[in-house]
Amino acid sequence: MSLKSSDDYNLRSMSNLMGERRKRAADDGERSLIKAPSSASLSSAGPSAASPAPADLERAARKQFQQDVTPGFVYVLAAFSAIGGFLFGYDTGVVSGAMLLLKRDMNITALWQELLVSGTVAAAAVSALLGGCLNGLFGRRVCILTASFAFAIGGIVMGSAPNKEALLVGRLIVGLGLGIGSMTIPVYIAETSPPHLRGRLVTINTLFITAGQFIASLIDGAFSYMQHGGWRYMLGLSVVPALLQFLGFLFLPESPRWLIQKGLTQKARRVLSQIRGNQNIDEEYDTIKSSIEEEEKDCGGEGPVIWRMLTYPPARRALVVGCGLQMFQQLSGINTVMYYSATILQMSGVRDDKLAIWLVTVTAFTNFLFTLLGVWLVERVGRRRLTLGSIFGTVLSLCVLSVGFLLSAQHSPPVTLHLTDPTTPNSSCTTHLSCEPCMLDPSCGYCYQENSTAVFASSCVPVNPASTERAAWGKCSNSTHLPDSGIWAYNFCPTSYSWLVLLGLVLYLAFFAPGMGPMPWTVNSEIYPLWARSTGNACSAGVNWTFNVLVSLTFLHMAQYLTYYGVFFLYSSLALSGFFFIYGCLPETKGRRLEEIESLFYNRLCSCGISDSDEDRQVEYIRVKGSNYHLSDNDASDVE
Ligand SMILES: O[C@H]1[C@H](O)[C@@H](O)[C@H](O)[C@@H](O)[C@H]1O
Repeated sequence: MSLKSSDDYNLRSMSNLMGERRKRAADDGERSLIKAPSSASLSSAGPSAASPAPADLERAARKQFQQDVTPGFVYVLAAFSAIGGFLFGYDTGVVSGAMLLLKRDMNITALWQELLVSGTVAAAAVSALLGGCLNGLFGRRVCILTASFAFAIGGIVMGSAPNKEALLVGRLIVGLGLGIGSMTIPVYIAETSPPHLRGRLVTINTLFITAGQFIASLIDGAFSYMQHGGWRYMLGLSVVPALLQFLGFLFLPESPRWLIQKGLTQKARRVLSQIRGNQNIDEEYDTIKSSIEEEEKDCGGEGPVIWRMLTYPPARRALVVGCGLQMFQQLSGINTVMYYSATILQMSGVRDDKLAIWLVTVTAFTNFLFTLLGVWLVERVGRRRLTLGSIFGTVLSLCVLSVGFLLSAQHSPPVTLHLTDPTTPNSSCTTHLSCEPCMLDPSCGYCYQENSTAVFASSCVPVNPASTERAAWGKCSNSTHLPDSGIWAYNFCPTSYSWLVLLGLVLYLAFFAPGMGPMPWTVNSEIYPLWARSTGNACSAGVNWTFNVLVSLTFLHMAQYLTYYGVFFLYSSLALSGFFFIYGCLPETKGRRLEEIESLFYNRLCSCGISDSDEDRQVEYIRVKGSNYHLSDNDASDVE
């Protein structure tokens, strides 16, 4: 039997929690057979190493335990909650396609476009922070109901908006839902799941985020052919999942941990037995209750929760880790890749706009697919290793992207025709000598012709103010492509290194999506003690949204100053600092009860890397009808 497989064991406890456990076991009159597994027992324990009776008992115990702890209701709760993740992904993903149509229908300015896109994310940042108080006061269920209500109302307002102002109101309402939902849902799932499934179920929420982004890209593709009003369907369709979640949550229960914290103990017991099926809930109930009582004694006295968190070292350390993870997730540039993948794909040789829109679907699907890999891996390799491996690969693939852009820039085709138009004599476009600086200047585009080997008759000309799809004048100013008209490259340059950029993009998603995508949400739902959980998640979700808006809004401006390869190199360096941060500071939380996790932050911050082999110091046990039975050793002689 190997310790590596999550199916082989169920509950684990760190050695520094053993005293408490043994005491509780003794108090309960349980037979406790807990001990730290020696390396010998780890390697040799197996059906042949154990005597038949304990081996049988082990198998039966495991089976019994797993049947007991995973009633279907837990999955129902997780699925209804994760609809919120879907809405998160859908509402952030759909807007880029909707904007293309809105520009045509409402003729909105660049400022309004930015307001409509970033207004939602900024509102989400604010409401995520407020969501902490709401969660503490009204509970997780009310917050999820509020979020889905906001999504539904926002969807209706957007779908029927008569003008851009109404549209902005709708986007802001959706933003409110996004902030509250994104911080509450992982907490709710974590608090209702059994420890051995918690990571997987919270990660499913991120899977739903990426599914939402994927479906949004499909809807964008499908409605992009509609001449008028396609954006109404794109933005309004989110009403359907929002209503589904709202109706579902009218019947779903509150988190038992929140109920116990509020003193609603009878109700908490009822909910706990409902979500644990036929399992005996006494031990779990007692553990939650006593840890809440202990927490209330230890947690740094009076004052607002955020102040108590900052002055109580374990909670402060958890907050630094949680916010740091969310910050590095965004600084690794995921949303630049998600929002600008059409441009990146165009650089890799896809000229047709419609095709580029459809290929965004491929990017979103890759993100989804590799997040699925994360769901599979999280309970197998643990949060820490998954995140470390993921961010390391992210650093490397960002380097590949950067080198791809660098080579493309170095071999950027020159401007051979220096044309000036009398109507725009002072245009900066005339000063650019090759495609690269021309492409980086938002007011210009590169117009060229090509044969099978080279680019010729190329010029840098101003973009048409009404549409970036054509030039203001000259060969590329016609939307209909005549045989001798030029090829219009706005935001990209023809290059023969496109394959390297494409390789970088695929590698990036393959590494980012299983770990850095979901783990910041998963870890944040686990690391705070109950009294600090709402506030901790509110802060970290606020950090996520704030950096989301910062990174995505600055991308084009930064590309202008640093060039594309410079920006991706910057993201890669930021991700590398994230790697060191995670290596030093992120402890493994896999398989532990939420109540045990606080003890991982008792040591000074960033001491995790020193004791990386955390797994070796763990003990494992399962509860068998009133007994704690150690899976790999039935010898009680080591118990002090
Ligand atoms: O975890 C998610 C996920 O990775 C998404 O793809 C991304 O758009 C979000 O910003 C992030 O928080």
